[in-house]
Amino acid sequence: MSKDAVTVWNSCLQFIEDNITPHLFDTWFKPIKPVKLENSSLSIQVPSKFFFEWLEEHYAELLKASLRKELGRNAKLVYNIRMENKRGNNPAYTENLPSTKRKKIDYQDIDSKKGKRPELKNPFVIPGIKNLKIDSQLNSNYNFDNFLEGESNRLARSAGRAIANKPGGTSFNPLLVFGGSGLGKTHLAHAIGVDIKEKYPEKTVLYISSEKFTQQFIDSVTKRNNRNDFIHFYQLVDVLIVDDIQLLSGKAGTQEAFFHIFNHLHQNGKQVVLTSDKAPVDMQDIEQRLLSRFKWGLSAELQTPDYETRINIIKSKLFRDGVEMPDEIVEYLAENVKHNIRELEGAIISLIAHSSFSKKEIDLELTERVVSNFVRKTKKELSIGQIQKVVSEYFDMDVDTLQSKTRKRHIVQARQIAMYFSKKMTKSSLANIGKEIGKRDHATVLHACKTVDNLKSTDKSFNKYVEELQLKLKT
Ligand SMILES: Nc1ncnc2c1ncn2[C@@H]1O[C@H](COP(=O)(O)OP(=O)(O)OP(=O)(O)O)[C@@H](O)[C@H]1O
Repeated sequence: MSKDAVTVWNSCLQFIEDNITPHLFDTWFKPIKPVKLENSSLSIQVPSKFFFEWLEEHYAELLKASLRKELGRNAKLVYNIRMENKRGNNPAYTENLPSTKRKKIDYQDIDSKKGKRPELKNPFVIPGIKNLKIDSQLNSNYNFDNFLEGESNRLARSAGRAIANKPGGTSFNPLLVFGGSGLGKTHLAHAIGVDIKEKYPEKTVLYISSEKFTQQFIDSVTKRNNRNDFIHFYQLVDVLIVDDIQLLSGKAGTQEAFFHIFNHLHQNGKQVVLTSDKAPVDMQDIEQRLLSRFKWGLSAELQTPDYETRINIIKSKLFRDGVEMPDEIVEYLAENVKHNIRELEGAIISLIAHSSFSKKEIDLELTERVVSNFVRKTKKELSIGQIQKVVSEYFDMDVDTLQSKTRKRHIVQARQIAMYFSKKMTKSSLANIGKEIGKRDHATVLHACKTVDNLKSTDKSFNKYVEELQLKLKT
């Protein structure tokens, strides 16, 4: 790199810095590296094609003015775009593009010369990039008005409201909402986004499931060779909501991309909202540096709703559907469908359907029948105590022995199997499982689960024990 290019670029930067906000300067100009200066033509390296487009679309005039100041009227700017090479381990390569003087960048022009089809610029198709217009992917049916408050969700709901009033401006960043299935994580995540959009229409809010995020990331690497664009795209949003973040487990590449996105957003005061079916301490195969970031803000649990909240939820659903039900039916439903609000909604829908098909009033008899069918179909959750009992009977020992501190191999293995099934078949946290099985810590339980997984695939007779126990526990 010639020194002149650096000097010229540094002077340009001073000019640019005086003309835009520090945040925009850091985002769009700090990552640029001067490469060479030939005659009056300065080459600069930018991290991706998307970055190049953004500069050209938003800062072409500013760049032109700063360059002219340094190099005179004939000043030219050439972009070196770092392209990642998806073929094998070949190093990244650069693509040179001249700065356009046109208003709009013509992809056909650039790409047709190489006989290539225009590339997708980011995970979503943004027609032109005049304004960052992104479909938020929010479902407006999930809002705060119909997310009923109760003891079980008060903390998470209040934190969500605070965030919606001041996205990025509270200490709840990130907000991690966690809890069991059907307890309202997705609903609350959407409600936060919907409320922000109402209060701050100009903010870019994006809801994404981590499955979709992972798929887009894989496509960006394998099909489109634009991993950097993928990352930059997400770094541009003001509020990022990622549902079921625990599904990034074991996906090292996606986690790394998310890490860069998260850091950028957090450093720039943008809001991140995450949901998960477990607390950070119980997440497996997620990098430590990400887990520690998840804990930076607030982790708020959604618990099983209490009776009163269940009554309120049922009444509110019935009211919205214009259906009336006697109080005793509502109470029966609330008493008997306790652990999952989705199941509670399912029971109400089945009940209404049964009554309209059979043209019968909704009475207690019909409700009992529908709920008993419904509840029978839902799996009964085993307790850790029951699991320990079945496992110790199977290995011919008592529960105290299974929990004891002994290092005898067959007892250690029985204990590890009990921990493994407790993790698999209950919703308890690793910490809780450890506590109940002989006062161990969560790391011991995690180690036990991994050991059982390993032994299952390497030791045939061990695998047979596990399979037989699984059958016993399921019946
Ligand atoms: N507090 C609440 N008030 C009203 N409805 C609720 C509440 N909590 C959950 N629900 C309803 O329960 C259903 C399930 O909620 P949601 O899909 O958000 O659960 P989840 O925790 O994301 O579940 P999963 O982990 O299985 O995806 C939704 O229809 C939602 O509207």
